[in-house]
Amino acid sequence: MNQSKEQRILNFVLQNAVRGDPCSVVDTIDKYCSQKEWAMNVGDEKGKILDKTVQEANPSVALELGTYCGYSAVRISRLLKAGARLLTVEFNPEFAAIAKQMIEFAGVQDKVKLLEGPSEEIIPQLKKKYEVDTLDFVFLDHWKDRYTPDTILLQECNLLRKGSVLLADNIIFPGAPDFLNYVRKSPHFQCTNYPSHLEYMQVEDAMEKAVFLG
Ligand SMILES: O=c1[nH]cnc2c(O)c(F)c(-c3ccc(F)cc3)c(-c3ccc(F)cc3)c12
Ligand SMILES: [Mg+2]
Repeated sequence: MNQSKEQRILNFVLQNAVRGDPCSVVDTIDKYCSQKEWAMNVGDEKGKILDKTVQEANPSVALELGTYCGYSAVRISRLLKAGARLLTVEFNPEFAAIAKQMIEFAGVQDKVKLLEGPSEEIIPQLKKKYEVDTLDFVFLDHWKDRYTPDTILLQECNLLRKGSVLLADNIIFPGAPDFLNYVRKSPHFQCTNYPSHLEYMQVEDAMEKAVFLG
């Protein structure tokens, strides 16, 4: 049975990165995906925007929607302070299995909890089942049509507090126009746009930061 692209990415990391070194895992995935096979990791250019936003928020509890191979889970968790944690949600079981191994190889498994299932099912469980009070940071990088309903669901579940930071990938390509409309028109969010490029390509993309105002 021939391997998936995601399995090839993981194998390349296992053979070329340094176990327990998150930076080397991130760099090795970027090397593979820029030189061998494109894949939908947030990448290094948008990754630097993600880094700055995470460092500014300095979250105790962060949520990622869309784990994929674990690239941004490793990228985010390497910046978390002692005791802080990242919950990352992936509905595709093949991707989740790859990400679990990626997270363990990077040595960040104590900071990251991988939750397998659809975001619309997991978000309402965060308080009771995963002992979350409120979320300090949310990275939206799953399916563009879920950005808006999940942002509404986070509010309905009382998971956002004044100052909670949402950061959304792929605002231009493939685009999330309804999400942009929603957060930019809402009096409950203060928005900032970060122009960038599609991972590993010279195609325009952008990220949008939306800070919840309460
Ligand atoms: O789905 C995604 N989730 C998160 N991040 C993504 C991302 O960062 C991307 F760059 C793409 C992308 C964009 C352009 C392209 F040509 C292929 C894939 C996708 C995506 C879009 C449409 C699909 F049918 C499949 C994947 C995603
Ligand atoms: Mg993306």
